[in-house]
Amino acid sequence: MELLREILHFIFYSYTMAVVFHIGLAVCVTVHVLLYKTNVYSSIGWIGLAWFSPVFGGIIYIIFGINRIRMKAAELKENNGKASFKMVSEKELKEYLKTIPDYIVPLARLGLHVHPVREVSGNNIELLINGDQAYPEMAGAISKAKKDVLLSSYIFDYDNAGKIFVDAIKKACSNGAKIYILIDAVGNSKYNSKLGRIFKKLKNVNFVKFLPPNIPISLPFINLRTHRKILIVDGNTAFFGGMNIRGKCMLKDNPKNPTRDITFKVSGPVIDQIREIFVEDWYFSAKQNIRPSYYDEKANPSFAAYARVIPDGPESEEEKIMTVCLAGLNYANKKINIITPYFLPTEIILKAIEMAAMRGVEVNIILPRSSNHKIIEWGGEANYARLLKHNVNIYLTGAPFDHSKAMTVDGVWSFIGSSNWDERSFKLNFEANMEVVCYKLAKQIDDYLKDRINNAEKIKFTDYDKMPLLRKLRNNACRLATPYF
Ligand SMILES: O=P(O)(O)OC[C@H](O)CO
Repeated sequence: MELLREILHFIFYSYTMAVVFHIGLAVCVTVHVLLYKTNVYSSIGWIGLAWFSPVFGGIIYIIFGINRIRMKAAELKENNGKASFKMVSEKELKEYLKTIPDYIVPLARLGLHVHPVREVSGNNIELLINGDQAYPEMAGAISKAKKDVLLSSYIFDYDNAGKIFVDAIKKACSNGAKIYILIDAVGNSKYNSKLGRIFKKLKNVNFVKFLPPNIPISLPFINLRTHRKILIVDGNTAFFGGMNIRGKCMLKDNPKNPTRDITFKVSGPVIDQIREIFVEDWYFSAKQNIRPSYYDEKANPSFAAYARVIPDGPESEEEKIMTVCLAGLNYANKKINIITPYFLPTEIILKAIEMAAMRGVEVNIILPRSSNHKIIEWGGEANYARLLKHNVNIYLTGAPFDHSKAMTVDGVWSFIGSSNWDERSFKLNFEANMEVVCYKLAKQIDDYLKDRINNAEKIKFTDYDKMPLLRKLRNNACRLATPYF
Protein backbone atom coordinates (compact mmCIF):
# COMPACT_ATOMS: atom_id res chain seq x y z
CA MET A 1 0.00 0.00 0.00
CA GLU A 2 2.81 2.31 1.06
CA LEU A 3 4.67 1.47 -2.17
CA LEU A 4 1.59 2.22 -4.29
CA ARG A 5 1.18 5.55 -2.53
CA GLU A 6 4.80 6.40 -3.21
CA ILE A 7 4.47 5.49 -6.90
CA LEU A 8 1.31 7.59 -7.22
CA HIS A 9 3.01 10.43 -5.41
CA PHE A 10 6.02 10.18 -7.75
CA ILE A 11 3.77 10.15 -10.83
CA PHE A 12 1.79 13.13 -9.55
CA TYR A 13 4.97 15.00 -8.63
CA SER A 14 6.63 14.28 -12.01
CA TYR A 15 3.49 15.24 -13.90
CA THR A 16 3.16 18.49 -11.94
CA MET A 17 6.84 19.31 -12.59
CA ALA A 18 6.42 18.55 -16.32
CA VAL A 19 3.32 20.79 -16.51
CA VAL A 20 5.10 23.60 -14.63
CA PHE A 21 8.16 23.21 -16.90
CA HIS A 22 5.98 23.23 -20.04
CA ILE A 23 4.07 26.34 -18.93
CA GLY A 24 7.29 28.10 -17.92
CA LEU A 25 8.97 27.27 -21.25
CA ALA A 26 5.90 28.25 -23.28
CA VAL A 27 5.66 31.57 -21.41
CA CYS A 28 9.38 32.26 -22.08
CA VAL A 29 8.99 31.39 -25.79
CA THR A 30 5.88 33.59 -26.03
CA VAL A 31 7.64 36.55 -24.43
CA HIS A 32 10.71 36.07 -26.65
CA VAL A 33 8.60 35.79 -29.81
CA LEU A 34 6.55 38.87 -28.89
CA LEU A 35 9.71 40.88 -28.23
CA TYR A 36 11.88 39.82 -31.17
CA LYS A 37 9.78 38.43 -34.04
CA THR A 38 8.18 40.85 -36.46
CA ASN A 39 6.48 38.41 -38.84
CA VAL A 40 2.99 37.86 -37.46
CA TYR A 41 2.42 34.49 -39.15
CA SER A 42 5.66 32.96 -37.94
CA SER A 43 5.02 34.44 -34.47
CA ILE A 44 1.63 32.73 -34.30
CA GLY A 45 3.25 29.49 -35.50
CA TRP A 46 6.01 29.56 -32.89
CA ILE A 47 3.69 30.50 -30.02
CA GLY A 48 1.23 27.78 -31.10
CA LEU A 49 4.01 25.21 -31.31
CA ALA A 50 5.31 26.15 -27.85
CA TRP A 51 1.87 25.81 -26.21
CA PHE A 52 0.40 22.87 -28.13
CA SER A 53 3.48 20.70 -28.38
CA PRO A 54 4.59 20.51 -24.73
CA VAL A 55 8.34 20.95 -24.10
CA PHE A 56 9.23 19.69 -27.61
CA GLY A 57 7.84 22.89 -29.22
CA GLY A 58 9.84 25.11 -26.84
CA ILE A 59 13.04 23.18 -27.51
CA ILE A 60 12.50 23.41 -31.29
CA TYR A 61 12.08 27.19 -30.93
CA ILE A 62 15.30 27.49 -28.92
CA ILE A 63 17.21 25.55 -31.59
CA PHE A 64 15.70 26.95 -34.81
CA GLY A 65 13.59 29.97 -33.89
CA ILE A 66 16.08 32.35 -32.29
CA ASN A 67 17.97 34.45 -34.81
CA ARG A 68 21.50 33.72 -33.59
CA ILE A 69 23.00 34.78 -36.91
CA ARG A 70 22.07 38.41 -36.38
CA MET A 71 23.03 38.27 -32.69
CA LYS A 72 26.40 36.66 -33.44
CA ALA A 73 27.15 38.94 -36.39
CA ALA A 74 26.20 42.06 -34.43
CA GLU A 75 28.35 40.94 -31.50
CA LEU A 76 31.31 40.15 -33.76
CA LYS A 77 31.05 43.38 -35.72
CA GLU A 78 30.61 45.43 -32.54
CA ASN A 79 33.72 43.94 -30.99
CA ASN A 80 35.88 43.92 -34.08
CA GLY A 81 34.38 46.15 -36.73
CA LYS A 82 35.31 49.76 -37.27
CA ALA A 83 32.22 51.56 -38.49
CA SER A 84 33.35 54.39 -40.68
CA PHE A 85 30.04 55.53 -42.14
CA LYS A 86 28.32 58.56 -40.66
CA MET A 87 24.66 59.54 -40.83
CA VAL A 88 23.84 62.45 -43.07
CA SER A 89 22.10 65.34 -41.31
CA GLU A 90 18.81 66.78 -42.61
CA LYS A 91 20.65 69.95 -43.69
CA GLU A 92 23.34 67.98 -45.51
CA LEU A 93 20.64 65.87 -47.17
CA LYS A 94 18.89 68.97 -48.58
CA GLU A 95 22.15 70.37 -49.93
CA TYR A 96 23.11 67.03 -51.42
CA LEU A 97 19.78 66.47 -53.18
CA LYS A 98 20.29 69.78 -55.00
CA THR A 99 23.47 68.41 -56.57
CA ILE A 100 22.05 65.30 -58.25
CA PRO A 101 19.77 64.86 -61.29
CA ASP A 102 16.02 65.21 -60.52
CA TYR A 103 15.11 61.76 -61.74
CA ILE A 104 17.18 60.00 -59.11
CA VAL A 105 16.17 62.20 -56.16
CA PRO A 106 13.50 59.76 -54.86
CA LEU A 107 15.91 56.81 -54.99
CA ALA A 108 18.78 58.86 -53.56
CA ARG A 109 16.59 60.13 -50.71
CA LEU A 110 15.44 56.61 -49.88
CA GLY A 111 18.94 55.24 -50.32
CA LEU A 112 20.40 57.62 -47.76
CA HIS A 113 17.98 56.34 -45.16
CA VAL A 114 19.03 52.79 -45.97
CA HIS A 115 22.75 53.51 -45.93
CA PRO A 116 24.06 57.00 -45.17
CA VAL A 117 26.58 57.32 -47.96
CA ARG A 118 26.06 59.68 -50.88
CA GLU A 119 26.03 58.94 -54.57
CA VAL A 120 29.31 60.32 -55.91
CA SER A 121 29.68 61.55 -59.46
CA GLY A 122 32.65 61.21 -61.79
CA ASN A 123 32.75 57.43 -62.10
CA ASN A 124 33.10 55.05 -65.00
CA ILE A 125 31.82 51.50 -64.66
CA GLU A 126 32.29 48.95 -67.41
CA LEU A 127 30.84 45.51 -67.87
CA LEU A 128 33.26 42.59 -68.23
CA ILE A 129 31.83 39.31 -69.48
CA ASN A 130 33.13 35.97 -68.19
CA GLY A 131 36.56 35.24 -66.81
CA ASP A 132 37.82 35.52 -70.40
CA GLN A 133 37.39 39.30 -70.31
CA ALA A 134 37.60 39.91 -66.58
CA TYR A 135 40.58 37.90 -65.33
CA PRO A 136 43.20 39.24 -67.78
CA GLU A 137 42.08 42.81 -66.92
CA MET A 138 42.11 42.11 -63.19
CA ALA A 139 45.43 40.27 -63.25
CA GLY A 140 46.92 42.93 -65.55
CA ALA A 141 45.98 45.64 -63.04
CA ILE A 142 47.39 43.63 -60.12
CA SER A 143 50.69 42.98 -61.87
CA LYS A 144 51.15 46.74 -62.38
CA ALA A 145 50.40 47.61 -58.74
CA LYS A 146 52.92 49.93 -57.15
CA LYS A 147 51.35 50.60 -53.75
CA ASP A 148 48.66 48.17 -52.64
CA VAL A 149 46.26 45.48 -53.77
CA LEU A 150 43.07 44.66 -51.83
CA LEU A 151 41.37 41.43 -52.88
CA SER A 152 38.30 39.86 -51.34
CA SER A 153 36.50 36.83 -52.75
CA TYR A 154 34.10 34.12 -51.66
CA ILE A 155 35.89 31.57 -53.86
CA PHE A 156 39.50 31.67 -55.14
CA ASP A 157 40.15 28.34 -56.85
CA TYR A 158 43.79 27.49 -57.35
CA ASP A 159 43.29 26.34 -60.96
CA ASN A 160 44.11 27.90 -64.32
CA ALA A 161 42.27 31.09 -63.24
CA GLY A 162 43.77 31.18 -59.75
CA LYS A 163 47.25 30.68 -61.17
CA ILE A 164 46.86 33.80 -63.35
CA PHE A 165 46.09 35.77 -60.19
CA VAL A 166 48.91 34.21 -58.19
CA ASP A 167 51.40 35.09 -60.95
CA ALA A 168 50.09 38.67 -61.03
CA ILE A 169 50.36 38.89 -57.23
CA LYS A 170 53.99 37.74 -57.44
CA LYS A 171 54.68 40.55 -59.96
CA ALA A 172 52.97 43.10 -57.72
CA CYS A 173 55.16 41.91 -54.83
CA SER A 174 58.26 42.39 -56.91
CA ASN A 175 57.08 45.96 -57.62
CA GLY A 176 57.04 46.51 -53.86
CA ALA A 177 53.24 46.66 -53.52
CA LYS A 178 51.57 45.45 -50.32
CA ILE A 179 48.94 42.78 -50.95
CA TYR A 180 45.93 42.08 -48.71
CA ILE A 181 43.90 38.98 -49.60
CA LEU A 182 40.72 38.12 -47.72
CA ILE A 183 38.99 34.89 -48.72
CA ASP A 184 35.95 33.27 -47.18
CA ALA A 185 37.01 30.32 -45.04
CA VAL A 186 34.05 28.16 -46.06
CA GLY A 187 33.42 29.26 -49.66
CA ASN A 188 37.04 28.54 -50.47
CA SER A 189 37.68 25.65 -48.07
CA LYS A 190 39.12 23.47 -50.86
CA TYR A 191 42.00 25.81 -51.72
CA ASN A 192 42.65 27.89 -48.59
CA SER A 193 45.51 25.74 -47.32
CA LYS A 194 47.21 25.58 -50.70
CA LEU A 195 46.92 29.35 -51.18
CA GLY A 196 48.04 29.90 -47.60
CA ARG A 197 51.24 27.96 -48.28
CA ILE A 198 51.91 29.85 -51.54
CA PHE A 199 51.29 33.30 -50.07
CA LYS A 200 53.28 32.57 -46.90
CA LYS A 201 56.42 32.49 -49.04
CA LEU A 202 55.74 35.98 -50.43
CA LYS A 203 57.00 38.74 -48.15
CA ASN A 204 54.46 41.41 -49.04
CA VAL A 205 51.38 39.23 -49.06
CA ASN A 206 48.94 39.19 -46.15
CA PHE A 207 46.47 36.33 -46.54
CA VAL A 208 43.52 36.01 -44.18
CA LYS A 209 40.58 33.63 -44.09
CA PHE A 210 37.22 35.19 -43.22
CA LEU A 211 35.65 33.63 -40.09
CA PRO A 212 36.94 30.06 -40.12
CA PRO A 213 34.21 27.85 -38.58
CA ASN A 214 34.81 26.12 -35.26
CA ILE A 215 33.79 22.74 -36.66
CA PRO A 216 36.20 20.53 -38.62
CA ILE A 217 33.81 19.95 -41.54
CA SER A 218 32.98 22.74 -43.90
CA LEU A 219 29.28 23.02 -44.79
CA PRO A 220 28.64 25.13 -47.89
CA PHE A 221 25.57 26.71 -46.28
CA ILE A 222 27.08 27.57 -42.95
CA ASN A 223 26.22 31.14 -42.01
CA LEU A 224 28.15 34.40 -41.54
CA ARG A 225 30.03 34.10 -44.83
CA THR A 226 31.58 36.92 -46.77
CA HIS A 227 30.24 36.81 -50.25
CA ARG A 228 31.90 40.06 -51.30
CA LYS A 229 33.99 40.15 -54.45
CA ILE A 230 36.26 43.18 -54.40
CA LEU A 231 39.57 44.07 -56.01
CA ILE A 232 41.23 47.48 -55.65
CA VAL A 233 44.64 48.32 -57.09
CA ASP A 234 46.56 51.36 -55.82
CA GLY A 235 43.25 53.00 -54.86
CA ASN A 236 42.67 53.99 -58.50
CA THR A 237 41.26 50.93 -60.26
CA ALA A 238 38.67 48.55 -58.87
CA PHE A 239 36.72 45.49 -59.92
CA PHE A 240 33.39 44.88 -58.27
CA GLY A 241 30.62 42.37 -58.85
CA GLY A 242 29.60 38.80 -58.25
CA MET A 243 32.29 36.83 -60.07
CA ASN A 244 34.46 34.43 -58.08
CA ILE A 245 37.95 33.42 -59.20
CA ARG A 246 37.39 30.09 -60.94
CA GLY A 247 38.66 28.37 -64.06
CA LYS A 248 35.01 27.49 -64.81
CA CYS A 249 34.43 31.13 -65.78
CA MET A 250 37.07 30.98 -68.53
CA LEU A 251 34.79 29.64 -71.24
CA LYS A 252 37.42 29.89 -73.97
CA ASP A 253 39.36 27.11 -72.22
CA ASN A 254 36.38 24.72 -72.48
CA PRO A 255 36.34 23.97 -68.73
CA LYS A 256 34.42 21.16 -67.07
CA ASN A 257 31.15 22.64 -65.68
CA PRO A 258 31.53 26.00 -67.45
CA THR A 259 29.96 29.05 -65.79
CA ARG A 260 28.96 32.34 -67.39
CA ASP A 261 29.44 35.38 -65.22
CA ILE A 262 29.88 39.14 -65.25
CA THR A 263 31.80 41.66 -63.20
CA PHE A 264 32.58 45.37 -63.49
CA LYS A 265 35.67 47.52 -63.82
CA VAL A 266 35.34 50.69 -61.77
CA SER A 267 37.18 54.01 -62.05
CA GLY A 268 36.27 57.04 -59.99
CA PRO A 269 35.78 58.29 -56.45
CA VAL A 270 33.27 55.54 -55.59
CA ILE A 271 36.35 53.32 -55.18
CA ASP A 272 36.86 54.97 -51.79
CA GLN A 273 33.51 53.55 -50.67
CA ILE A 274 34.60 50.06 -51.76
CA ARG A 275 37.89 50.66 -49.94
CA GLU A 276 36.02 51.44 -46.69
CA ILE A 277 34.29 48.06 -46.87
CA PHE A 278 37.56 46.22 -47.38
CA VAL A 279 39.33 48.14 -44.59
CA GLU A 280 36.49 47.30 -42.20
CA ASP A 281 36.42 43.63 -43.25
CA TRP A 282 40.18 43.42 -42.83
CA TYR A 283 40.02 44.91 -39.35
CA PHE A 284 37.20 42.49 -38.51
CA SER A 285 39.15 39.44 -39.75
CA ALA A 286 42.82 40.29 -39.18
CA LYS A 287 42.45 42.75 -36.25
CA GLN A 288 44.74 45.03 -38.19
CA ASN A 289 44.03 48.64 -39.05
CA ILE A 290 45.32 49.15 -42.59
CA ARG A 291 45.54 52.41 -44.53
CA PRO A 292 45.64 51.56 -48.22
CA SER A 293 45.73 54.26 -50.91
CA TYR A 294 42.76 56.51 -51.54
CA TYR A 295 41.43 57.34 -54.98
CA ASP A 296 43.43 60.17 -56.50
CA GLU A 297 40.96 62.49 -58.26
CA LYS A 298 43.72 64.72 -59.61
CA ALA A 299 45.55 61.87 -61.31
CA ASN A 300 42.46 60.37 -62.94
CA PRO A 301 39.96 61.64 -65.53
CA SER A 302 36.43 62.41 -64.36
CA PHE A 303 33.52 60.43 -65.82
CA ALA A 304 29.73 60.71 -65.81
CA ALA A 305 28.30 57.95 -63.62
CA TYR A 306 26.82 58.56 -60.18
CA ALA A 307 27.52 55.60 -57.93
CA ARG A 308 27.11 54.51 -54.32
CA VAL A 309 28.17 51.33 -52.55
CA ILE A 310 25.86 49.52 -50.16
CA PRO A 311 27.43 46.98 -47.82
CA ASP A 312 25.06 44.62 -46.08
CA GLY A 313 25.42 41.83 -43.59
CA PRO A 314 23.59 39.77 -41.00
CA GLU A 315 24.50 42.28 -38.27
CA SER A 316 22.22 44.85 -39.90
CA GLU A 317 18.52 44.80 -39.17
CA GLU A 318 17.68 46.93 -42.17
CA GLU A 319 18.24 44.45 -44.99
CA LYS A 320 19.76 47.28 -46.97
CA ILE A 321 20.31 45.51 -50.27
CA MET A 322 16.84 43.99 -50.28
CA THR A 323 15.35 47.41 -49.50
CA VAL A 324 17.20 48.98 -52.42
CA CYS A 325 15.98 46.15 -54.71
CA LEU A 326 12.46 46.95 -53.53
CA ALA A 327 13.07 50.65 -54.14
CA GLY A 328 14.19 49.91 -57.71
CA LEU A 329 11.14 47.71 -58.31
CA ASN A 330 8.79 50.37 -56.97
CA TYR A 331 10.51 53.25 -58.76
CA ALA A 332 10.42 51.68 -62.26
CA ASN A 333 8.22 53.29 -64.90
CA LYS A 334 9.09 51.33 -68.01
CA LYS A 335 11.35 48.36 -67.69
CA ILE A 336 13.04 46.15 -65.08
CA ASN A 337 15.68 43.60 -66.03
CA ILE A 338 16.94 41.15 -63.42
CA ILE A 339 19.52 38.42 -63.87
CA THR A 340 20.53 36.20 -60.98
CA PRO A 341 21.66 32.60 -60.50
CA TYR A 342 19.60 32.10 -57.34
CA PHE A 343 16.04 33.41 -57.14
CA LEU A 344 14.13 32.45 -54.00
CA PRO A 345 12.95 35.76 -52.52
CA THR A 346 10.30 36.28 -49.85
CA GLU A 347 6.74 37.49 -50.32
CA ILE A 348 7.55 41.20 -50.15
CA ILE A 349 9.85 41.03 -53.18
CA LEU A 350 7.53 38.75 -55.14
CA LYS A 351 4.65 41.13 -54.52
CA ALA A 352 6.70 44.17 -55.60
CA ILE A 353 7.66 42.37 -58.84
CA GLU A 354 4.01 41.52 -59.49
CA MET A 355 2.93 45.08 -58.76
CA ALA A 356 5.50 46.49 -61.18
CA ALA A 357 4.18 44.19 -63.90
CA MET A 358 0.58 45.05 -62.97
CA ARG A 359 1.19 48.76 -63.46
CA GLY A 360 2.51 48.09 -66.97
CA VAL A 361 6.25 47.91 -66.37
CA GLU A 362 7.99 45.31 -68.55
CA VAL A 363 9.64 42.94 -66.06
CA ASN A 364 12.22 40.46 -67.38
CA ILE A 365 13.77 37.93 -65.02
CA ILE A 366 16.59 35.82 -66.42
CA LEU A 367 17.46 32.64 -64.52
CA PRO A 368 19.46 29.51 -65.22
CA ARG A 369 17.29 26.56 -66.26
CA SER A 370 19.42 24.24 -64.19
CA SER A 371 21.11 25.42 -61.00
CA ASN A 372 24.00 23.93 -59.03
CA HIS A 373 21.81 24.37 -55.92
CA LYS A 374 18.72 22.27 -56.59
CA ILE A 375 16.74 23.31 -53.52
CA ILE A 376 16.89 26.94 -54.65
CA GLU A 377 16.01 26.00 -58.24
CA TRP A 378 13.01 23.90 -57.22
CA GLY A 379 11.85 26.29 -54.48
CA GLY A 380 12.16 29.17 -56.97
CA GLU A 381 10.09 27.26 -59.52
CA ALA A 382 7.27 27.14 -56.98
CA ASN A 383 6.91 30.93 -57.42
CA TYR A 384 6.88 31.00 -61.23
CA ALA A 385 3.13 30.55 -61.76
CA ARG A 386 2.13 33.57 -59.64
CA LEU A 387 4.65 35.80 -61.43
CA LEU A 388 3.71 34.54 -64.90
CA LYS A 389 0.04 35.10 -64.10
CA HIS A 390 0.84 38.81 -63.75
CA ASN A 391 2.75 38.91 -67.05
CA VAL A 392 6.23 38.91 -65.55
CA ASN A 393 8.56 37.55 -68.25
CA ILE A 394 10.72 34.69 -67.00
CA TYR A 395 13.52 33.49 -69.25
CA LEU A 396 15.44 30.30 -68.51
CA THR A 397 18.93 30.07 -69.93
CA GLY A 398 20.49 26.76 -70.87
CA ALA A 399 24.06 25.59 -70.27
CA PRO A 400 26.54 26.98 -69.38
CA PHE A 401 25.15 27.81 -65.95
CA ASP A 402 24.76 31.58 -65.67
CA HIS A 403 26.04 33.03 -62.39
CA SER A 404 25.58 36.70 -63.51
CA LYS A 405 23.96 39.12 -61.06
CA ALA A 406 22.57 42.52 -62.06
CA MET A 407 19.42 44.61 -62.15
CA THR A 408 18.57 47.59 -64.35
CA VAL A 409 15.61 49.95 -64.17
CA ASP A 410 14.33 52.16 -67.01
CA GLY A 411 17.63 51.93 -68.86
CA VAL A 412 19.36 54.29 -66.41
CA TRP A 413 19.65 52.84 -62.91
CA SER A 414 21.71 49.70 -62.31
CA PHE A 415 22.24 47.63 -59.19
CA ILE A 416 25.30 45.40 -59.38
CA GLY A 417 27.33 43.38 -56.91
CA SER A 418 27.58 40.14 -55.01
CA SER A 419 23.99 39.70 -53.85
CA ASN A 420 21.69 37.01 -55.16
CA TRP A 421 17.90 37.28 -54.93
CA ASP A 422 17.51 35.02 -51.92
CA GLU A 423 17.44 35.26 -48.16
CA ARG A 424 21.03 33.99 -47.88
CA SER A 425 22.15 37.15 -49.66
CA PHE A 426 19.50 39.49 -48.24
CA LYS A 427 19.91 38.37 -44.61
CA LEU A 428 22.63 35.82 -43.86
CA ASN A 429 25.76 36.75 -45.85
CA PHE A 430 28.05 39.77 -45.88
CA GLU A 431 27.44 41.31 -49.31
CA ALA A 432 28.34 44.47 -51.22
CA ASN A 433 26.29 46.01 -54.02
CA MET A 434 26.56 49.27 -55.95
CA GLU A 435 23.84 51.56 -57.25
CA VAL A 436 24.87 53.25 -60.49
CA VAL A 437 23.01 56.00 -62.31
CA CYS A 438 24.39 55.97 -65.85
CA TYR A 439 22.73 55.41 -69.23
CA LYS A 440 25.92 53.96 -70.68
CA LEU A 441 26.31 51.25 -68.05
CA ALA A 442 22.59 50.38 -68.03
CA LYS A 443 22.76 50.00 -71.83
CA GLN A 444 25.81 47.73 -71.59
CA ILE A 445 24.01 45.51 -69.09
CA ASP A 446 20.71 45.60 -71.02
CA ASP A 447 22.47 44.66 -74.27
CA TYR A 448 24.13 41.74 -72.53
CA LEU A 449 20.77 40.69 -71.09
CA LYS A 450 19.10 41.02 -74.49
CA ASP A 451 21.61 38.55 -75.82
CA ARG A 452 20.92 36.21 -72.90
CA ILE A 453 17.16 36.54 -73.51
CA ASN A 454 17.63 35.74 -77.21
CA ASN A 455 19.31 32.51 -76.16
CA ALA A 456 16.79 31.60 -73.47
CA GLU A 457 13.38 29.98 -73.29
CA LYS A 458 10.51 32.26 -72.30
CA ILE A 459 8.34 30.13 -70.06
CA LYS A 460 4.52 30.12 -70.12
CA PHE A 461 1.94 30.32 -67.34
CA THR A 462 0.17 27.22 -68.68
CA ASP A 463 3.33 25.14 -68.18
CA TYR A 464 3.51 26.02 -64.50
CA ASP A 465 -0.16 26.45 -63.60
CA LYS A 466 -0.92 22.75 -63.71
CA MET A 467 2.24 20.83 -63.05
CA PRO A 468 2.40 17.15 -62.05
CA LEU A 469 1.47 16.69 -58.40
CA LEU A 470 4.82 15.23 -57.34
CA ARG A 471 6.77 18.09 -58.94
CA LYS A 472 4.46 20.61 -57.28
CA LEU A 473 4.94 18.90 -53.89
CA ARG A 474 8.73 18.85 -54.38
CA ASN A 475 8.83 22.54 -55.36
CA ASN A 476 6.54 23.71 -52.58
CA ALA A 477 8.51 21.67 -50.03
CA CYS A 478 11.76 23.29 -51.22
CA ARG A 479 10.13 26.71 -51.03
CA LEU A 480 9.77 26.14 -47.27
CA ALA A 481 13.55 26.54 -47.15
CA THR A 482 13.21 30.19 -48.29
CA PRO A 483 14.32 31.63 -44.90
CA TYR A 484 17.50 29.53 -44.91
CA PHE A 485 18.61 29.93 -48.54
O1 LIG B 1 27.54 32.27 -53.73
P1 LIG B 1 27.88 32.71 -55.12
O2 LIG B 1 26.77 33.47 -55.76
O3 LIG B 1 29.21 33.34 -55.25
O4 LIG B 1 27.96 31.34 -55.90
C1 LIG B 1 28.69 30.31 -55.34
C2 LIG B 1 28.78 29.14 -56.25
O5 LIG B 1 27.61 28.91 -56.95
C3 LIG B 1 29.20 27.92 -55.47
O6 LIG B 1 28.14 27.14 -55.07
